[in-house]
Amino acid sequence: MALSAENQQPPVVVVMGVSGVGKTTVARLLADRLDLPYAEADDFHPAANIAKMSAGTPLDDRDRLPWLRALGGWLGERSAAGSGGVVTCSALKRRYRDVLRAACPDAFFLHLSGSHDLVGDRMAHRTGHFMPTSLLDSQYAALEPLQADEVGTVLDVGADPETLVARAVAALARQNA
Ligand SMILES: Nc1ncnc2c1ncn2[C@@H]1O[C@H](COP(=O)(O)OP(=O)(O)OP(=O)(O)O)[C@@H](O)[C@H]1O
Ligand SMILES: O=C(O)[C@H](O)[C@@H](O)[C@H](O)[C@H](O)CO
Repeated sequence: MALSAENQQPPVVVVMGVSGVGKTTVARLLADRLDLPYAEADDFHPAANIAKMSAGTPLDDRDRLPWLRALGGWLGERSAAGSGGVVTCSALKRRYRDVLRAACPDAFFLHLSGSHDLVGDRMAHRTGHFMPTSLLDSQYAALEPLQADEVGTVLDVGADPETLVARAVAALARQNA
């Protein structure tokens, strides 16, 4: 594990933000850099949720609750095992993050943030993904930024992925200092 200090638990990181902001890109690189287990939140959605989004309808709180609980389970297991881990999860609202923290109190939230224009442009050029760009408005409407008492940090996705990962590693090191 690259995060040096001995006797320190590897971090459990939730890479959050709106659809298309770069969660998968950054989370994979970060997990690789820190040699941590990785999971993709879309793999935890019930098929009905994927079908709903694919058809252009945003998920609501009820749709997201079982998915958040399943993700919380993954995080809590990684934390209990002491292995650490990195998971992508939009985690748009404070109360969604509360569900994840209830299962894994030491979760660190890495909020990837970018303008609607930038993210919309990246989504428009992405291929082979189920999420329609038309749902981006609803993602920003639901988004509640991290509050002062939430453990985590915000990174602007104007930078390239390698730079973002370096900044994430530095933020985690500061958190553990
Ligand atoms: N920092 C970056 N700079 C430039 N392009 C990026 C960056 N991060 C991601 N991208 C590109 O933007 C697109 C969306 O990225 P990605 O699929 O990782 O986002 P996501 O947040 O995981 O999306 P979703 O939540 O919809 O699965 C991809 O085509 C990816 O290659
Ligand atoms: O909470 C949500 O609305 C969903 O998790 C979405 O964010 C997508 O699944 C993801 O971003 C893939 O495009």
